[in-house]
Amino acid sequence: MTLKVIIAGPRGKMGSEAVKMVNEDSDFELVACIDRKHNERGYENPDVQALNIPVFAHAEECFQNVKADLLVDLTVPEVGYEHTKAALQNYIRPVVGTTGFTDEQLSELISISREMKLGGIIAPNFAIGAVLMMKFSQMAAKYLPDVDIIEKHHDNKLDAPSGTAVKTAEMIQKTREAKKQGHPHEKETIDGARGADHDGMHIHSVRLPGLVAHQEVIFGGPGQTLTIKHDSYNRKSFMDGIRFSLKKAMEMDELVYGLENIL
Ligand SMILES: NC(=O)C1=CN([C@@H]2O[C@H](COP(=O)(O)OP(=O)(O)OC[C@H]3O[C@@H](n4cnc5c(N)ncnc54)[C@H](OP(=O)(O)O)[C@@H]3O)[C@@H](O)[C@H]2O)C=CC1
Ligand SMILES: O=C(O)C1=N[C@H](C(=O)O)C[C@H](O)C1
Repeated sequence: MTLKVIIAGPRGKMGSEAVKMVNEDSDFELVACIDRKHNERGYENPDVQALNIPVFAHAEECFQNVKADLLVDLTVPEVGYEHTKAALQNYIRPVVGTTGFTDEQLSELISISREMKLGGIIAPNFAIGAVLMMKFSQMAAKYLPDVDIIEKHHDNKLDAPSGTAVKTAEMIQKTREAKKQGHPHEKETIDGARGADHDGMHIHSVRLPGLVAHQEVIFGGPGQTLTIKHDSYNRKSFMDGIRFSLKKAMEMDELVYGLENIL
């Protein structure tokens, strides 16, 4: 039986790659897309155009008119949250790559999924290597609690720090003894010089053309440093994780936050 999939954000960098991945896998059927700028006279993504499937400007209209098993959301946080909530309320399992959800939004979505007994995932990073980077960092922080996270992305990224950096810090927090790093009397002579403070560790966000998605987690100890680094050179790097999650979500009965929870 093929799994019927809806993709939100099909013209985007991630969305267009996800359209290709879903089309190439015979376990999936792309049945509709959600795109706020859909124009009845034509559609810009040739892969979607070739399928002749409906494209809706509004999620609710899509979910009411199309029978689907799964939603892939690759949009922006405000809209991604609304799409995820509406999907669950319409018995559609969400696989969400969109980053920037608040803790309150995550909790609310997870509790709706539990009420509805529907599986799904919200993952700040679907690249397997990035998940390993986070897990290795979580292990290292137990022994080396002084840590800075440096994430580097393309300059079209809206959210900072990245969802991956926040998730890394949250995972590190579980094993790292809480401490404020650096000199107790340090002073920033230019605001932001020390980066964002997350429970005493620092996160630095670099945005430059030419970059895709990269992160280094640097641990410091007496006379030594340890660097754990991951690079995504293109958006294909995220597709195996999305493909895996789409299949796995069908066996689950609640929404999880983070790919590491289902691997
Ligand atoms: N989890 C993961 O592994 C990864 C997650 N991401 C995340 O995925 C998301 C998308 O990234 P990316 O593809 O690079 O971004 P893009 O900007 O290329 O694509 C975003 C898409 O969302 C649409 N969109 C923007 N605003 C709205 C809105 N208000 N309503 C409906 N649609 C909207 C855009 O359409 P329009 O042209 O109309 O603005 C566009 O099609 C980001 O949150 C990013 O952080 C990215 C890479 C990996
Ligand atoms: O916007 C991106 O590009 C990416 N966003 C995700 C994040 O915020 O962590 C995942 C990856 O880093 C690429």
